[in-house]
Amino acid sequence: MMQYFTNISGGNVRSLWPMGISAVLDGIVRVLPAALLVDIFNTIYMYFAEPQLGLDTTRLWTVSIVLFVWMFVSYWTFSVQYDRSFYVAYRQAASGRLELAEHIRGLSLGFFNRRDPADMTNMLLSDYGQVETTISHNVPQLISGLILPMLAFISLIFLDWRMTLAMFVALPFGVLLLWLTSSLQERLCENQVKARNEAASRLQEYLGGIREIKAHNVGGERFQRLRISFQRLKETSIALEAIIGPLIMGAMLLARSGMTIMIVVGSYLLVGGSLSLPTFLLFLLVGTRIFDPLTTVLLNYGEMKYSAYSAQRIMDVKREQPLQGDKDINPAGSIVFDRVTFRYNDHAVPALQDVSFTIKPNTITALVGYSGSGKSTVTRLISRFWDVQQGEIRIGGQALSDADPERLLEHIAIVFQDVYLFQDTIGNNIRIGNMNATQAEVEAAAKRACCHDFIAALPQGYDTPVGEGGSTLSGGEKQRISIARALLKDAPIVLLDEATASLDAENESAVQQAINELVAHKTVVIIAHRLKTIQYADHIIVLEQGRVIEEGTHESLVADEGVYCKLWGLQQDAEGWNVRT
Ligand SMILES: Nc1ncnc2c1ncn2[C@@H]1O[C@H](COP(=O)(O)OP(=O)(O)OP(=O)(O)O)[C@@H](O)[C@H]1O
Repeated sequence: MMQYFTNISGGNVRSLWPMGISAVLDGIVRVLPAALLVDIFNTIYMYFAEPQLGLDTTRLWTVSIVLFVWMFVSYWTFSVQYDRSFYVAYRQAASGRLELAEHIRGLSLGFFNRRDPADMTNMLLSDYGQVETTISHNVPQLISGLILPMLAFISLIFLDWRMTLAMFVALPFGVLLLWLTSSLQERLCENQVKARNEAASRLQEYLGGIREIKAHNVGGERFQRLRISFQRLKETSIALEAIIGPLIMGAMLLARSGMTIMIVVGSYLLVGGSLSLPTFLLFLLVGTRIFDPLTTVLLNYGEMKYSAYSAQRIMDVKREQPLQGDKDINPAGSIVFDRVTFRYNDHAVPALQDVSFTIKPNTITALVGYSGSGKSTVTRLISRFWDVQQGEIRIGGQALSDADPERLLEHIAIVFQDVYLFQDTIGNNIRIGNMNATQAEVEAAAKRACCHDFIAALPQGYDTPVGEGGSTLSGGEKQRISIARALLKDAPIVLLDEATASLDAENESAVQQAINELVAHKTVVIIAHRLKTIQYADHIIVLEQGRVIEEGTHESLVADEGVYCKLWGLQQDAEGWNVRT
């Protein structure tokens, strides 16, 4: 139970306290009229039983006034409880989502390798929505539904232990039924959530890949995958309802049968003369007051079980350790790979194996090699998107494993080959390089990146909105915008996945010119796909299957007549040859 509250409160159980207290208070206030009504009944009953004593009107008036005041008190306790519940629920849903998104940002990219993006979206939207409903509705009902029977049991047992036992005798069997089947229920919830995520992933894949689906005419096959995932979602949802529903109904019937048992026992004792009518009546009234919230708790049980699984999923992500480290690096120093071995997650084959090299400050170093040789991995490790398993990477003498990941990235500008533009204006997409940049600075960066002219020619200029991922721009235009971003950032280290190979001649020369602007007086690591663009690099590192096989300048490597020389020859022979293919 404690684990449940820990999970749904996002690890902050104390935040539930005000809501819990107000729920208990509200519950107690709600049960009070039962006792007062019994008192009124008792007063009238006494008048008929012993008319010579007369009707105790003072008592009737007092109780009526208390009942009148009670109306206001109950309104107040209910509104406090309502307020508290929704406050905690919305705080949890809004700031909890943001906290989780912020936490995720601090995780290594290895985490994203293991998780499906649709699963994460579901978690941030559906799972939090589920937890929000639980906190605002189910938890207050759960608290009053559990506390009230306990309080009632403790106070009624002194009044008449036989009636109290009769009232509660069946309740443990209802609880036992739910407890014994709890692992089955958890499995059903888990299956349903997995099927829901799978369906969301397939849908995302279908919509995201609609261009490829049309181009390759594979709609039928992809649609079949989508259909199967929705079929599975339907099956798991039906199984969930079909099994949990009867279990809850069974538990509810068992719990409520306590009322029937109590009435039978009460009638027997009443006839036998060992129970007074007012006491019997009190038990009847309190019984209905207690079993109603308890029934609501049981009705909500399935939903709570489901939200427990949602909360568990959120907590699992929260428990993922972000990258540690608080040291700053000296970006003016060398970048050193010292016997680095790295594998992605649990891959058997390392992406980099015993790799050592030094990149001197303010030089251009090119990484060359066939596709899959580990070039991009080197740049990802310099950015500390992952931590290495063996060896060490140092920048300016500081090991990256102790470096503050956020401060490290302040010193690095990265231009990816597959540029991602946000669904925002072109100006704001460039401004990502420096959120404080003025419009003049944005335009200056765009001019240096050779993209000002095409942006200015657009009807809304820098305020032109870009489709998600940059879908409304050409590959070369996106490349230049991302170079403008990097120029605006003006970081001392530049990591560049050079992508001129896929561009037409005009775009290629514009992008090349932009790159030349970007790399001046910086420590640059460039992933070279066309060797002619890096022949003047200060240092060239040739990778093959995750190992460094050659190093040197263009001239020395050509003279060595090794792999680089072979690649150079091939590219010379066939202009347009792409090393990656
Ligand atoms: N996110 C990832 N998860 C698992 N394996 C990966 C991941 N990224 C790359 N790899 C694997 O690591 C190896 C090196 O990949 P890397 O992307 O560094 O090569 P590359 O030389 O940059 O290739 P390319 O020129 O095609 O971009 C490859 O075998 C690749 O399949």
